[in-house]
Amino acid sequence: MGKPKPPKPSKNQPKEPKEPEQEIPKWPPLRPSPPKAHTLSLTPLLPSHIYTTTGLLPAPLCKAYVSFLSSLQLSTTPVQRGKDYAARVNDRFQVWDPGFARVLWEGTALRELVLSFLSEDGKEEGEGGEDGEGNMWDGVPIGLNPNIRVYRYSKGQFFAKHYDDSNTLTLPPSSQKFHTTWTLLIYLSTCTGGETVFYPEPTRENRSPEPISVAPRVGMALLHRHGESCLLHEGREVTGGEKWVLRSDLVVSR
Ligand SMILES: O=C(O)CCC(=O)C(=O)O
Ligand SMILES: [Fe+2]
Repeated sequence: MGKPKPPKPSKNQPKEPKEPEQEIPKWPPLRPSPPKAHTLSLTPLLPSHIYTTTGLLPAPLCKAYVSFLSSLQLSTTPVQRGKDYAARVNDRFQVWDPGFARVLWEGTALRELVLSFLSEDGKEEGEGGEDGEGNMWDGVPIGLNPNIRVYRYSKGQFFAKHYDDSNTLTLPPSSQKFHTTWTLLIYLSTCTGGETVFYPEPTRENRSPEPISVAPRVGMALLHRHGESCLLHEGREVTGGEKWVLRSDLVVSR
């Protein structure tokens, strides 16, 4: 299946002790309303691997969210190094919230942008088989992972190089198994430093590909493929301001 990969330095699925179930926050409404899909686009930075959308969320909405999220109890991740850990230094909050995952999927342009972009090579929507086989989302996109994560990086904080795993999940009451195939990052602030940087693997045609760097911009979304095809990536150290990120994943059925 996949091409051989160099040894992975770490994964970002640390086997953390199970935290007590987090109370669902009263997320502020999406106001002002996020722009409609026809005014936006998914821009390929590396086709089939990395896409960004500028202005998925309006800046005042992001500001309201940052202010709200600042009131939540965030926990600082310790520096951990080892086989199963990515050194990850940020303040984070994590909650299982299917309702908010739906709000982000349906209340923004994400759903439409993703569904209208089933293949990077310009194939028509729906191509790639009913079961989504062969399309770049690796299945039929059905929504976002209810496992919502919030990151705050202050000056000096970072997320060391790692790969993101694909996960299998069920969405009760159905017992059907779904899969996460792409990571979603929504930047809620603009900061200095803090770039999300990807390291494409060398190919025969390009033996030393340039890293691809994405500077956080308020309201911008980034989607990158994870699991088997995940590129090595990191969140560089923040050197000024705060970097706020909403993290989820694209969920597909197969
Ligand atoms: O914050 C970033 O720029 C990267 C975050 C990340 O890699 C992750 O959540 O797995
Ligand atoms: Fe990651």
